[in-house]
Amino acid sequence: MIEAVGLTKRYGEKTAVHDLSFQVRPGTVTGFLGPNGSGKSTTMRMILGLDRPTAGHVTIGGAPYRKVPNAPRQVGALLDAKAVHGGRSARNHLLSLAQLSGIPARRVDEVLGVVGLQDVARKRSRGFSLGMGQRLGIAAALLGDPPVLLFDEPVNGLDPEGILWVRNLMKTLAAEGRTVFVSSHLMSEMALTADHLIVIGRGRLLSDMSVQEFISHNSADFARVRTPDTEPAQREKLTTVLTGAGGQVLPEPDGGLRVTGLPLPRVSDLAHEAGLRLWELSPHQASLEEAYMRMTQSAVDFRSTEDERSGLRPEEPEGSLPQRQAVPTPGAGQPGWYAPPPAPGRAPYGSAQGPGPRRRAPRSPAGPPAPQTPAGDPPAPADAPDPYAKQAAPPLPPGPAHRPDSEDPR
Ligand SMILES: Nc1ncnc2c1ncn2[C@@H]1O[C@H](COP(=O)(O)OP(=O)(O)OP(=O)(O)O)[C@@H](O)[C@H]1O
Repeated sequence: MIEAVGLTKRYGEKTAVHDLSFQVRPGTVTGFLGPNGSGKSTTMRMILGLDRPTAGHVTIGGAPYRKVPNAPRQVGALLDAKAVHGGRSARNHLLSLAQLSGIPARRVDEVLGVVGLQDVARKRSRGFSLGMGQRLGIAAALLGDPPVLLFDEPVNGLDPEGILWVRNLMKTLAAEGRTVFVSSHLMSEMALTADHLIVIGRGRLLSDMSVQEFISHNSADFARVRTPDTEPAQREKLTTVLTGAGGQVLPEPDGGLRVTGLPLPRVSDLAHEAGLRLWELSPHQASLEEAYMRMTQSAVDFRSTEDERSGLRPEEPEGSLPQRQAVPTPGAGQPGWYAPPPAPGRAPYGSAQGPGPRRRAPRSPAGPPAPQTPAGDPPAPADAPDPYAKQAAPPLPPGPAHRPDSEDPR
């Protein structure tokens, strides 16, 4: 198990990670979600002893990484797939890592097969595509057959087949009882891969719960209702009626209205009583992606500036508010009908203001994949190279054979 307690990292004025406490348990895939710059890599680096916390601590199996006995066999990590000597072949890269940790050469060939790089094993990694580099990084993480695995954005650069393969690999590793901690900025990907989610924004913990809980907490129901397009006054009247009855109303781009806080039959009755005709009244559920964006929107470091040039922005529907306004969430967290995450960039009627674009502090390159000596810190005590105990490779799903023809001309 990985346990962080009050974990904090400051770089000068910048607080990259703020008072983070969480546990990552064995036997499950734990997704580590957050927008760009939210502190995921910094947290992973601290877990791996590559960065020293300013405050708090983090342990793996009860000990800080640098005190974990035989760490390369206990903890595998993919932090930066590009942290590879480009002049070395994939096989030689893995062989050198294996030799440092007393892992036999045959394990190198096993993991090359697992990640589907066996056909390009003797090619120099300099010519590898992003996806091939990710596979090589994953092979390095698996090398010591460790019970604890960390992957920082492992699906970056992978094609759909590769993404599916990584997803299944993570699940298989967790099903074998391993602790699997995988970062991503994609909610949609984590919803399919992870059992548990830890969400951070600006270095702070925003959510720590199972995927099931996250779905039931955040996928609120709402109704879509539409009056005849030919009669805009009806839309305005319906908005007034629904708001007056305690509903929250958001304009939709197609001229419809998104209604929360009122059950479907009540919306129908209110429209009928007001003498309004409806062209549509339908039940919906907000997507997880929307919920995640709403949760993290005030913690996003990088946001596009608006481009006001005519023709580059779609017309706002009549009656809607300008984009990028604050999105309060009335009733959020209550059971039943409550405000769902508004469509990104939209706000309920009556709300105002919003965060502007923000700048990011310069960052240093991420660290190399474990097993490696922590960068910038005193080296960890050398692990005694003990005999490689396992005779058989772990029963991992086979990686799809890689097609070298379009990837590496050598
Ligand atoms: N060595 C450093 N010096 C100064 N600031 C840093 C350093 N490393 C990270 N930061 C800052 O800390 C914040 C968190 O960065 P981090 O790389 O951990 O985020 P992240 O969630 O992994 O982002 P991404 O998804 O873009 O990789 C950022 O604002 C970043 O600029």
